[in-house]
Amino acid sequence: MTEKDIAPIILASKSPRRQELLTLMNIPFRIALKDVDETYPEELSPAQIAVYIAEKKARAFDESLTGDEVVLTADTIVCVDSLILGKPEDETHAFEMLSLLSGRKHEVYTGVALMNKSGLHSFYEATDVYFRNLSPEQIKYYIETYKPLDRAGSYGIQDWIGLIGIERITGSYTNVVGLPTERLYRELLSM
Ligand SMILES: Cc1cn([C@H]2C[C@H](O)[C@@H](COP(=O)(O)OP(=O)(O)OP(=O)(O)O)O2)c(=O)[nH]c1=O
Repeated sequence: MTEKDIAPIILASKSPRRQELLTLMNIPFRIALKDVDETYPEELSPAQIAVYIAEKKARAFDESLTGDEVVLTADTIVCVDSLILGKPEDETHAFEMLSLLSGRKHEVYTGVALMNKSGLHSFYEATDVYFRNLSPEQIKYYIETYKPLDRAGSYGIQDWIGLIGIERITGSYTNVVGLPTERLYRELLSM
């Protein structure tokens, strides 16, 4: 099977990383954006939160789908000690998040929703990420230089901090960047 077997994709994401990953997958797509409230019920598990928000982003397109088009949405969250980290509010918050992640393991969940006229199909991937000890100076330098305020957990594994600060990961790398590409490819082919 090839990309020819994949339905036309509408990527409903403003994330440059998701756009870039889909481009690298050689899957044609167009972008459409809608504002979505990203709140979620307290009782959900981390994996359920990522899927819940991804589905909410997809459902915003309920009325506007035509033909065999598929809307693709995703949501990435970071979880440490059952604490959910989304995007930081400001640089102080980013400093707190990275200090919390320093020297330990955390999990990254990306929920993905695929919606066409026949319904909604969603899934998630989880990746364990191990940060080595980061000094307060390194964290400060990273935040001031790279301004990671649009990233869940206040870091990009693809940035400087990922290159010098991450010892290892277990699971999908692209899942941490924002889209679990290998799983996504399989799911799109099976639709
Ligand atoms: C952990 C991590 C997250 N991220 C990014 C991926 C997502 O863009 C962002 C998490 O926020 P999301 O709410 O998942 O996505 P978004 O608001 O950027 O885009 P949209 O809702 O329009 O699809 O953090 C990285 O780029 N690298 C990383 O290592």
